[in-house]
Amino acid sequence: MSDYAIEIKGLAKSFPDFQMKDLNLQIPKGYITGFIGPNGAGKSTTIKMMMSLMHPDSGEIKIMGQNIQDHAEEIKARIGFVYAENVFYDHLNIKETERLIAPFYKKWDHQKFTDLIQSFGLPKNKKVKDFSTGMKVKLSLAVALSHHADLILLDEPTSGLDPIVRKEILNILYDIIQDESKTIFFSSHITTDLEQIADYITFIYDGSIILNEEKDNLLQHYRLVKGDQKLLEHDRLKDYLIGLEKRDTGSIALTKEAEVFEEMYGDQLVIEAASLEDIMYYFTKREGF
Ligand SMILES: Nc1ncnc2c1ncn2[C@@H]1O[C@H](COP(=O)(O)OP(=O)(O)OP(=O)(O)O)[C@@H](O)[C@H]1O
Repeated sequence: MSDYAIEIKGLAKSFPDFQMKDLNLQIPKGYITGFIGPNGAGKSTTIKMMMSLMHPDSGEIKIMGQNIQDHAEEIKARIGFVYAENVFYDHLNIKETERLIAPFYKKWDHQKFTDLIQSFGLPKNKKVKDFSTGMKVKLSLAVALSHHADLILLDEPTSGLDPIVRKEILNILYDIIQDESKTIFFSSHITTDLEQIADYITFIYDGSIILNEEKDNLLQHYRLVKGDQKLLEHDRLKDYLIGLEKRDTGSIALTKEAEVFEEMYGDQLVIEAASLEDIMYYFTKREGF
């Protein structure tokens, strides 16, 4: 059996103003992977293709070892899809929603759903249209967990949520992943959320995967170097810079080779930890993109 929850090979999809040419990606089972990238990078397009809601021009997507094109219904039953927009019927309350959706799932667990609704503090009699965005995300998560999804795919679930509800959602995700048979793939602009809970980070830009690594590795290896522009742009060092930014007070760049700068200039430069947001920002400023 494959150790990967998601395996993508040679995926291509073109729109008039966007091209994904040869996307390859492997997402390990049993972990939380954060999917980051600026607006229009291709996150939703990738997730929609994983859910078979959009067809690729070419390439292959395997979920839990099975090809999505050939086994769409079977695979979708194993995926819990969560996104901030409402996926349920507005005019129904939770009980009516359950009655409507449960028959679609072979493994529906009524007791689990009831327990989750209770523990997420969701109102039983309110219609979904009167739910806050946070409540809708919690309802989607309750549904995903009640049909025993192995893979939870979340497309921007925390956007538009206040910090308290975001924290609650992150705690729920963290609890889910304690069951090592589950995998979470989570797209977000809110890189601090991913810094808190992701084990791996996949970074997409302009339809291509730029990074796909353990989060701790990324945060350990990438550093910001700050200092005089002439020092940073030294011919021997230029290739080590990722996205140089010139400011009046000096220049800043990202690097994976901070020790080279340190050896050459010592304390003439300031070397600092980079956040996921810094990593994303400086990669998108890199020349050649
Ligand atoms: N159905 C479509 N028809 C035409 N262009 C599309 C369609 N869907 C997506 N696109 C284009 O593909 C590109 C990638 O869009 P996508 O929604 O995947 O980005 P994203 O990374 O999810 O961005 P955001 O963070 O803003 O949601 C964008 O340029 C978008 O305009």
